[in-house]
Amino acid sequence: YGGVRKWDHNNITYKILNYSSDMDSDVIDDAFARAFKVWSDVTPLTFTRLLQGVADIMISFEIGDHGDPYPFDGKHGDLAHAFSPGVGIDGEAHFDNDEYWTLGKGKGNYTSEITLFLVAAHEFGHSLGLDHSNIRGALMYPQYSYVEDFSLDQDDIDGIQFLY
Ligand SMILES: COc1ccc(S(=O)(=O)[C@H](CC(=O)O)C(F)F)cc1
Ligand SMILES: [Ca+2]
Ligand SMILES: [Zn+2]
Ligand SMILES: [Zn+2]
Repeated sequence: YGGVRKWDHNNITYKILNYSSDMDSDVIDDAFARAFKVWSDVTPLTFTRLLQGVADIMISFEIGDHGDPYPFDGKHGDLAHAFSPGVGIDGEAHFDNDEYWTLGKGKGNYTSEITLFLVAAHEFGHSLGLDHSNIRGALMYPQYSYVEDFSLDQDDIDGIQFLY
Protein backbone atom coordinates (compact mmCIF):
# COMPACT_ATOMS: atom_id res chain seq x y z
CA TYR A 1 0.00 0.00 0.00
CA GLY A 2 1.13 3.59 0.30
CA GLY A 3 4.68 4.35 1.45
CA VAL A 4 6.84 7.46 1.74
CA ARG A 5 8.73 6.62 -1.40
CA LYS A 6 8.17 8.68 -4.54
CA TRP A 7 9.05 8.48 -8.23
CA ASP A 8 12.42 10.03 -9.10
CA HIS A 9 11.04 11.32 -12.42
CA ASN A 10 8.01 13.41 -13.36
CA ASN A 11 7.17 11.88 -16.75
CA ILE A 12 5.42 8.80 -15.43
CA THR A 13 4.22 6.04 -17.75
CA TYR A 14 1.30 3.64 -17.29
CA LYS A 15 0.00 0.58 -19.08
CA ILE A 16 -3.43 -1.06 -18.92
CA LEU A 17 -2.85 -4.82 -18.96
CA ASN A 18 -6.46 -6.02 -19.12
CA TYR A 19 -10.06 -4.85 -18.81
CA SER A 20 -13.25 -5.47 -16.87
CA SER A 21 -16.20 -6.68 -18.90
CA ASP A 22 -18.49 -4.29 -17.02
CA MET A 23 -17.62 -1.31 -19.20
CA ASP A 24 -16.38 -0.60 -22.74
CA SER A 25 -12.60 -0.50 -22.91
CA ASP A 26 -12.58 3.07 -24.24
CA VAL A 27 -14.71 4.15 -21.26
CA ILE A 28 -12.20 2.44 -18.95
CA ASP A 29 -9.28 4.09 -20.78
CA ASP A 30 -10.96 7.48 -20.31
CA ALA A 31 -11.72 6.87 -16.61
CA PHE A 32 -8.06 6.04 -15.97
CA ALA A 33 -6.86 9.06 -17.99
CA ARG A 34 -9.18 11.35 -15.98
CA ALA A 35 -7.99 9.74 -12.73
CA PHE A 36 -4.37 10.54 -13.64
CA LYS A 37 -5.38 14.10 -14.62
CA VAL A 38 -6.62 14.64 -11.05
CA TRP A 39 -2.98 14.44 -9.98
CA SER A 40 -1.26 16.04 -12.98
CA ASP A 41 -3.53 19.08 -12.51
CA VAL A 42 -1.85 19.90 -9.17
CA THR A 43 1.75 18.72 -9.75
CA PRO A 44 4.50 18.88 -12.42
CA LEU A 45 3.78 15.19 -13.13
CA THR A 46 2.83 14.01 -16.62
CA PHE A 47 1.28 10.61 -17.38
CA THR A 48 1.88 8.82 -20.67
CA ARG A 49 0.10 5.63 -21.65
CA LEU A 50 2.27 2.84 -23.11
CA LEU A 51 0.78 0.14 -25.31
CA GLN A 52 3.76 -2.16 -24.94
CA GLY A 53 6.88 -2.51 -22.81
CA VAL A 54 7.16 -1.96 -19.07
CA ALA A 55 5.52 1.15 -17.61
CA ASP A 56 5.98 2.66 -14.16
CA ILE A 57 2.34 2.02 -13.22
CA MET A 58 0.99 -1.31 -14.48
CA ILE A 59 -2.81 -1.46 -14.18
CA SER A 60 -4.79 -4.71 -14.16
CA PHE A 61 -8.13 -6.18 -13.13
CA GLU A 62 -7.65 -9.26 -10.93
CA ILE A 63 -9.81 -11.66 -8.90
CA GLY A 64 -9.09 -13.66 -5.76
CA ASP A 65 -5.50 -14.74 -5.26
CA HIS A 66 -3.55 -13.12 -8.06
CA GLY A 67 0.08 -13.65 -7.12
CA ASP A 68 0.69 -10.92 -4.58
CA PRO A 69 0.27 -11.06 -0.79
CA TYR A 70 -3.15 -9.35 -1.00
CA PRO A 71 -5.74 -11.69 -2.58
CA PHE A 72 -9.05 -10.07 -3.48
CA ASP A 73 -12.22 -11.05 -1.65
CA GLY A 74 -15.03 -11.29 -4.20
CA LYS A 75 -17.75 -8.66 -4.60
CA HIS A 76 -17.63 -5.77 -2.06
CA GLY A 77 -15.01 -5.50 0.67
CA ASP A 78 -11.67 -4.63 -0.87
CA LEU A 79 -12.20 -2.86 -4.19
CA ALA A 80 -8.63 -2.36 -5.31
CA HIS A 81 -5.10 -1.85 -4.06
CA ALA A 82 -1.90 -0.25 -5.31
CA PHE A 83 1.77 -0.31 -4.39
CA SER A 84 4.02 2.67 -3.72
CA PRO A 85 6.71 3.70 -6.22
CA GLY A 86 9.74 1.61 -6.93
CA VAL A 87 10.60 -1.22 -9.28
CA GLY A 88 8.76 -4.48 -9.95
CA ILE A 89 5.34 -4.85 -8.30
CA ASP A 90 5.64 -1.40 -6.78
CA GLY A 91 3.57 1.21 -8.55
CA GLU A 92 1.16 -1.49 -9.74
CA ALA A 93 -2.59 -0.87 -9.34
CA HIS A 94 -4.95 -3.87 -9.11
CA PHE A 95 -8.74 -3.59 -9.34
CA ASP A 96 -11.03 -6.33 -8.03
CA ASN A 97 -12.81 -7.72 -11.08
CA ASP A 98 -15.47 -9.26 -8.86
CA GLU A 99 -16.85 -5.76 -8.32
CA TYR A 100 -19.43 -4.33 -10.67
CA TRP A 101 -17.52 -1.40 -12.15
CA THR A 102 -19.43 1.56 -13.47
CA LEU A 103 -19.23 5.37 -13.63
CA GLY A 104 -21.34 7.25 -11.15
CA LYS A 105 -25.06 6.58 -10.94
CA GLY A 106 -25.45 3.50 -13.11
CA LYS A 107 -28.77 1.99 -14.16
CA GLY A 108 -29.43 0.31 -10.83
CA ASN A 109 -28.89 1.33 -7.23
CA TYR A 110 -25.37 2.59 -7.53
CA THR A 111 -24.48 1.56 -3.96
CA SER A 112 -23.63 -1.84 -5.42
CA GLU A 113 -21.91 -0.21 -8.39
CA ILE A 114 -18.40 1.03 -7.81
CA THR A 115 -17.26 4.14 -9.64
CA LEU A 116 -14.04 3.23 -11.43
CA PHE A 117 -12.88 6.84 -11.78
CA LEU A 118 -12.95 7.57 -8.03
CA VAL A 119 -11.31 4.30 -7.04
CA ALA A 120 -8.65 4.72 -9.74
CA ALA A 121 -7.83 8.28 -8.64
CA HIS A 122 -7.40 6.99 -5.08
CA GLU A 123 -5.26 4.01 -6.13
CA PHE A 124 -3.06 6.18 -8.35
CA GLY A 125 -2.52 8.36 -5.27
CA HIS A 126 -1.01 5.29 -3.63
CA SER A 127 0.99 4.47 -6.77
CA LEU A 128 2.47 7.96 -6.53
CA GLY A 129 3.45 7.42 -2.89
CA LEU A 130 0.48 8.85 -0.94
CA ASP A 131 -0.81 7.24 2.20
CA HIS A 132 -4.33 7.59 3.62
CA SER A 133 -5.82 10.84 4.79
CA ASN A 134 -7.87 11.16 7.97
CA ILE A 135 -9.99 13.91 6.42
CA ARG A 136 -13.37 12.31 5.67
CA GLY A 137 -13.96 14.25 2.43
CA ALA A 138 -10.48 13.62 1.07
CA LEU A 139 -9.91 11.36 -1.92
CA MET A 140 -7.26 9.51 0.08
CA TYR A 141 -9.67 8.77 2.93
CA PRO A 142 -9.61 5.00 3.41
CA GLN A 143 -13.30 4.44 2.74
CA TYR A 144 -15.00 4.50 -0.65
CA SER A 145 -18.08 6.64 -0.94
CA TYR A 146 -19.74 7.74 -4.15
CA VAL A 147 -19.65 11.50 -4.77
CA GLU A 148 -21.40 13.22 -7.68
CA ASP A 149 -19.07 16.12 -8.46
CA PHE A 150 -15.66 15.14 -7.19
CA SER A 151 -12.86 17.52 -6.21
CA LEU A 152 -9.58 16.99 -4.37
CA ASP A 153 -9.49 18.01 -0.72
CA GLN A 154 -6.73 20.45 0.29
CA ASP A 155 -5.25 17.58 2.30
CA ASP A 156 -4.84 15.54 -0.91
CA ILE A 157 -3.22 18.52 -2.64
CA ASP A 158 -0.89 19.19 0.32
CA GLY A 159 0.09 15.52 0.33
CA ILE A 160 0.93 15.21 -3.35
CA GLN A 161 2.62 18.62 -3.49
CA PHE A 162 4.75 17.61 -0.51
CA LEU A 163 6.02 14.69 -2.59
CA TYR A 164 6.34 16.34 -6.01
C1 LIG B 1 -11.88 6.27 -2.56
O1 LIG B 1 -11.10 5.26 -3.11
C2 LIG B 1 -10.97 4.06 -2.46
C3 LIG B 1 -11.28 3.90 -1.12
C4 LIG B 1 -11.14 2.62 -0.54
C5 LIG B 1 -10.68 1.57 -1.30
S1 LIG B 1 -10.58 0.00 -0.63
O2 LIG B 1 -11.69 -0.15 0.29
O3 LIG B 1 -10.52 -0.96 -1.73
C6 LIG B 1 -9.13 -0.20 0.29
C7 LIG B 1 -7.90 -0.19 -0.60
C8 LIG B 1 -7.18 1.14 -0.59
O4 LIG B 1 -7.27 1.84 0.42
O5 LIG B 1 -6.57 1.50 -1.62
C9 LIG B 1 -9.25 -1.50 1.00
F1 LIG B 1 -8.30 -1.57 1.96
F2 LIG B 1 -9.01 -2.49 0.16
C10 LIG B 1 -10.34 1.76 -2.63
C11 LIG B 1 -10.48 3.01 -3.21
CA1 LIG C 1 -13.82 -7.11 -3.44
ZN1 LIG D 1 -2.89 -7.26 -6.07
ZN1 LIG E 1 -6.25 3.55 -0.08
